[in-house]
Amino acid sequence: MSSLIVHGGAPLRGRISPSANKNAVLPVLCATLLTREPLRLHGVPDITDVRKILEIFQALGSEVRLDRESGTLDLHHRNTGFDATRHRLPEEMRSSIMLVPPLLARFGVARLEDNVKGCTLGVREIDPHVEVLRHFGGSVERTEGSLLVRLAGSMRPVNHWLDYASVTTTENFVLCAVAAAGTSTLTNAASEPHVQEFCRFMAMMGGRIEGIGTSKLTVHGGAPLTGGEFRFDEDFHEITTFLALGAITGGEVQVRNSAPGQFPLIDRTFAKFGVQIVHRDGWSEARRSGPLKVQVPFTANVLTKVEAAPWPYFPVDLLPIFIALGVRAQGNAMFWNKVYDGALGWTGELSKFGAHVFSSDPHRLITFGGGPLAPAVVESPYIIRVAIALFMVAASIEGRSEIRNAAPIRRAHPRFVENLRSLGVRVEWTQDE
Ligand SMILES: CC(=O)N[C@H]1[C@@H](OP(=O)(O)OP(=O)(O)OC[C@H]2O[C@@H](n3ccc(=O)[nH]c3=O)[C@H](O)[C@@H]2O)O[C@H](CO)[C@@H](O)[C@@H]1O
Ligand SMILES: C=C(OP(=O)(O)O)C(=O)O
Repeated sequence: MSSLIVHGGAPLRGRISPSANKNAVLPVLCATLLTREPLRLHGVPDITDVRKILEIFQALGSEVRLDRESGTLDLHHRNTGFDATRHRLPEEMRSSIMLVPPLLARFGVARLEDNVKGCTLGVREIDPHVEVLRHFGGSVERTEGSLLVRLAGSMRPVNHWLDYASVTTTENFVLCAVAAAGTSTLTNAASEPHVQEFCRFMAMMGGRIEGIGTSKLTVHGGAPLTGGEFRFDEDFHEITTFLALGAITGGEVQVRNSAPGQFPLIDRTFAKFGVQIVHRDGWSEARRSGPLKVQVPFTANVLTKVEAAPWPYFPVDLLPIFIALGVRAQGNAMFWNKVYDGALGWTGELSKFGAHVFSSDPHRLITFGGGPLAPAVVESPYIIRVAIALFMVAASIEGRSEIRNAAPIRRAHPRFVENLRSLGVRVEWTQDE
């Protein structure tokens, strides 16, 4: 188990250049299997999920060359083969599920391990994926510990309406639709910035997609996909994380941000805790005058609330980051996770710091913030953003704290500790037995 040891209490100061968004990079990597031509990707982060995907590509015989320093990745899937009895898709990461359509389109078969659940946020449904795969002509059967998916012939175009705007199901739909000759449509599509970025990559490879960024996607499929070059955008999760770290420690952190247009709701959410975000000349900064304080609503008898749901709502993966601000801010706030039913179980750990939180049901949490907190040893579940939230609270408290099982951070944030040190944090990884 890897733990983070932090000596907190110092305000963070400095500048951060954010990395790419794991949830854009991973579907893009999966999509590369659809072309036999060479590809060059820029800004690929050195994170554990990326390593796992590149390892499977190498096992399949693809040519993979990553310069970890610059983040330039050369990929060529020309001598690639897949054997469903031998090859295992990476486990403990949700994105493996997006390897299925390219494997189906190329080899007519894919095997999906049961443990592709990713963060332990509650149920991670696979039925919407199964529906999409079947709709496009695949057959799905349960085998010991995995699902075996087969495709006889080619994918056929479909019109599909999702039960809910699922990120990876939308991406899987697009992966199937570009391979299916003809026009397919998806209603109730997800539109997160990473979904949009993934669609732009598909367009770069020659996929014809209309409606990117909306809840209805139209894909004209069947044309062969080409190679090419693509540069990843900055990760809005990482930008928000470092802005929040600046705010919670009362420091001055500037984060490069080329897409402030994605931030109005995130900015308003910061403002609910007394933090102003200033975007200027390609950089963003969190400012606060005085202590963190929950804004009091004009409506009588309601709590200030943060409601997380599919984009363009407040992004659900950022909720823990703002719960950390909530426990430090004077006043009471409600956090409402409208997506996952098991994503708030960790919040009991906050009481080890002396924080007062109340979970009113599996989806809602109230913070009674602003009280004195003490350093603590806490344990993170297998949830990337929760390890970060616990770290944020620890970094804001004077003294030595330990975040046990913080390794999930490495799934999404390269050089996390190095970045923190550059901002003046005393922090290190430990490797326990
Ligand atoms: C690799 C990747 O991109 N992972 C992200 C992706 O996961 P993923 O694509 O797995 O998440 P989904 O969008 O499918 O939603 C996750 C779960 O939430 C529930 N649900 C979701 C929306 C809804 O309107 N109703 C509903 O019930 C379902 O149980 C579903 O299984 O999107 C999630 C939601 O933004 C993020 O947390 C994950 O970081
Ligand atoms: C929940 C996340 O990822 P995954 O879906 O891969 O578990 C996340 O990125 O916060």
